[in-house]
Amino acid sequence: DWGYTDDNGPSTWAEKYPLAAGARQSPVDIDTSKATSDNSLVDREIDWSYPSNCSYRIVNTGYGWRVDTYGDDTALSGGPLSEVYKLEQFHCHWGATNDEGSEHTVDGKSYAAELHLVHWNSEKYSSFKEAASQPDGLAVLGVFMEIGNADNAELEKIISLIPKIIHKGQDSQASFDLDFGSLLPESKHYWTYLGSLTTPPCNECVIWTVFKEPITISERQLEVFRSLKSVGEEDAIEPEEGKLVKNYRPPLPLGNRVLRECGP
Ligand SMILES: NS(=O)(=O)c1ccc(NC(=O)NCCCCO)cc1
Ligand SMILES: [Zn+2]
Repeated sequence: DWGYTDDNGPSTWAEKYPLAAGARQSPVDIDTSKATSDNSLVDREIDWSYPSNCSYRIVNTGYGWRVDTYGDDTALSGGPLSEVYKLEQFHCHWGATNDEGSEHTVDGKSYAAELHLVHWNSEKYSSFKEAASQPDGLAVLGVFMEIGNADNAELEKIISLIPKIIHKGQDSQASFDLDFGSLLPESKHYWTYLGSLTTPPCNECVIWTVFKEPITISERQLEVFRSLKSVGEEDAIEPEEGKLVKNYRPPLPLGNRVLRECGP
C-alpha cells in the first residue's frame, strides 16, 4: 500500500493513483511573489464556528492521527468559499526532523508540521464522500506549526490520547472541550488556491486556504506524533521499526493556477 517510505512514497503514488499526476495537485510551494491580492476576498472574511464541547474519535490511520468530529454544529464560510462547509476531520503532517514536515512551503521554507482542518460542502452535496469527487467539494484550512518552548494546550488534549492509538487501526473515543479557535492563528492572513487531497487517491476536490501565521507546538509534543506506528499491533516488528516519523508530501508545481492572497 502507499506510504512515505522510499518504496511506497509520494514519487510512486501515481502508479496506482493516477490522479496524483494531475495538474491541480497539492501541496504547492507558496511563492509569495506570485500571490495576487484579491479585493473580492477582502469583504468576505473567512468565518468559522466550531462547538466548544464535542465528542471526538481519534484514530491511527496508519498515516498519522486523525480526529473525526461528527461536524454537526460546525460551519466554515466566506473567503474563497461560496457555500457553507462542515468540519469532517482534522489531522496533521510532520517530518523526522524539525526542518521539514509541513506539506505547503513558503518561498521554499518548510515548517515543522502542518495541521489540516478538512471541511465538506454540505450545502451542495449530501455526503463527504460525494463532495470528495467534486471540484468544490472540500475546503481544507492549513495551519503551519513551528517549534516553540511552550506546549500547545489545545493540542495537548489530543496528544494525551496518542499513547492509546500507537498502532494502525486503533482508535479512542473522547469527549473534550476543544477550543478550535486556539488551533488557528490570530491573524486571518491567508493564501488560497485550487488543489487536491495530499494523500491518495489525491482527488482534485479541495479549495485550499493556508494561513500565513504559524501556531507553535513543543518539541516534546512533536516527538509524541513521531511515536505513532504505521503498522498494526499484530505486526510484531522491532520496537524502533514502523514508526511514523514522517508523513508529508513534498510540493507539486502550481502550474497555471492562480494563487490569491488576503489579509493585512
Ligand atoms: N491531507 S488532506 O489533503 O487534508 C486530506 C484530507 C482527506 C483525505 N481523505 C479522506 O478524507 N478520505 C479518503 C478519500 C475520500 C475519497 O473517496 C486525504 C487527504
Ligand atoms: Zn492533510
